[in-house]
Amino acid sequence: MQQRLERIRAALGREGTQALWVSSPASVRYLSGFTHPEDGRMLITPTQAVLYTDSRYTVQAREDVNEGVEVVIAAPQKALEDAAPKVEGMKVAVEGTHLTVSALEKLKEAWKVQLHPSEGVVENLRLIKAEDEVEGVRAAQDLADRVFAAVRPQIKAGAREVDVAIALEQGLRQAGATSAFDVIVASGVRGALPHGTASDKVIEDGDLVTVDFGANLNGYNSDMTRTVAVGQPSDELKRIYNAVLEAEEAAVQAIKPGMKAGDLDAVARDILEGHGLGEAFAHSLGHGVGLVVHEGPRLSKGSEDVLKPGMVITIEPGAYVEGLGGVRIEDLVLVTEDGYEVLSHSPKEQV
Ligand SMILES: CSCC[C@H](N)C(=O)N1CCC[C@H]1C(=O)O
Repeated sequence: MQQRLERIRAALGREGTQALWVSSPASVRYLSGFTHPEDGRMLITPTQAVLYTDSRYTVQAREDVNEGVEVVIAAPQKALEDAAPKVEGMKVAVEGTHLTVSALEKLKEAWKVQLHPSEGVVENLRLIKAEDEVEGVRAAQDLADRVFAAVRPQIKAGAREVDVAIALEQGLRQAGATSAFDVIVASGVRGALPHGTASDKVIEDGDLVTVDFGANLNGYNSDMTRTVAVGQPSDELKRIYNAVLEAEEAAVQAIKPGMKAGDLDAVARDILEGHGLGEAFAHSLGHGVGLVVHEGPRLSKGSEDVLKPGMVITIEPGAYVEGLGGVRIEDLVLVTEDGYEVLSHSPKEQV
């Protein structure tokens, strides 16, 4: 953990700043260990790492924080006042993509120092997971696989999409996790909605059902999609399913450290284009997963992000056809020194 702080300080030095005000919850958690980071802020200077939170967390914060992090219990305005002398005369980096305009105004008012909107100082460090982080994601995905196996028989004609979502959420809660995001259950024509969160639509015979969900366990997330066939889908839906499966498997097998994420996106996109489904693949191939469900690297068309060992990514091509339906198949994958390891183990449908 000390190493994380040292690496942040080195990154600040490279951009010519001396301190960092951390306001994004995932980064507060990453740097401090505090388990309620939405109610925390951090100040990192050359000699101090301070977690500011309020009196609701006096006990929790002290229990949670990593060695080398000091806890200061103070309401938000008092926290800024406490930090003011610590940053005097410094150029202070703030998280440009997370700090609200009003929070920035309050910092300016309280500190009278030069503020530098910085992008990705902590996120860049979070791209490559330490071993305990990989184990955190692996545990979340293992749990999600077990819950999916238990709920799979309930994905049948006559059930409502929302019943499937509730069963998944309940399974996650009973196993000690929470849902990483609103469960997507999109059946029949609703399959054309990439973010089709479960509705009260009844699943019908012949539907393909896209189920996309994740577990959040001890702060770390998983993310996986399976498309399930109920009864006998039409030949066109089967064709689309097999095209997406081919694209997904080819992209997973192509994962290599050192490659550009944009080139991996192209592997899946070229296959779907070859099947006349280029337009139907309406989003990017995937994203990184960790303390946040959507984090770097970006696996999108033309992405220059380079895959490195320790990155945890999704591979999730899809095809969406308005009025007909859709398919998405998604695996969670760890990039390793010599290739990859698939972390999601739920079986894929053969249609
Ligand atoms: C955080 S909700 C969506 C989770 C899902 N697995 C996902 O990341 N996507 C579904 C459509 C494409 C992709 C996205 O970019 O949102």
